[in-house]
Amino acid sequence: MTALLEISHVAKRFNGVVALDGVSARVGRATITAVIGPNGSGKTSLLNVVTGFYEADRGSVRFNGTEIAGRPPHWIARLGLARTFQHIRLFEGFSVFDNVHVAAERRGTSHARRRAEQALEVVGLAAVGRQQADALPYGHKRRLEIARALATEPEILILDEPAAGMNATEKIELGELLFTIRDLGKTILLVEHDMDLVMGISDYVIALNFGCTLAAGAPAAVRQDPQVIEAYLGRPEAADA
Ligand SMILES: Nc1ncnc2c1ncn2[C@@H]1O[C@H](COP(=O)(O)OP(=O)(O)OP(=O)(O)O)[C@@H](O)[C@H]1O
Repeated sequence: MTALLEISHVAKRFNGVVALDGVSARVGRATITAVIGPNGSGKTSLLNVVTGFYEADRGSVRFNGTEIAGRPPHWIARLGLARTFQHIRLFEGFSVFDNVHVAAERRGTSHARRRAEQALEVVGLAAVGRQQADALPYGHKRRLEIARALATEPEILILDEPAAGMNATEKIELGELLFTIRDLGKTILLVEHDMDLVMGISDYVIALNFGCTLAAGAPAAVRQDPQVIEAYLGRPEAADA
């Protein structure tokens, strides 16, 4: 079966700095796929190319068979890709519900309220819809971001470091939420530094280094790959990430 997302030979540089050096990867439908790698290895750049925030210098990105490389973010989003960012981007002064409702309306105003309610239900925030977003605990703000993405009814959810700043309990709950979302038939592509989370939830792991794919496969295989261990997992600073 063809992959939902097919990334082929994608390269991107910034004034001589190579961010991506010919990355190829496939993301299967209704899977959780994680992109790992040391700082600066190109993980966020890859998400930015896929979602149209960066234009690749070369290479192709196909979503459901449609070429999306070089298209603007809103065009790509309309096809069914939704993303969250490394840093929380909420409308802090809005209620929890309104944050999601605004996102739901991007898909069209018809049934937007229902889409917003359903998204809040999935992430477990339906009971606090009237609260102001900035009053939420940190882990719930991160969930709210996921709800905003879900409210556009994407086929694929793209998450940039969703566990950043979370405590151990929040990370476990996030893992459970991502399983729930995958089991609803959605595809999840995430960049994440927390190796326990990545290895615990992913169906497939792609390891980058210096903008190249070092290894890709099942979590257990990638974790044992000597090149991955040397480039990333074996480094002392990665151990506390
Ligand atoms: N907009 C940009 N302008 C200039 N250089 C950039 C830009 N975006 C990324 N880069 C460079 O591309 C390389 C890859 O960066 P990227 O943010 O994709 O790595 P990363 O793996 O996501 O890192 P981290 O784990 O620290 O978030 C780095 O050298 C970075 O400085």
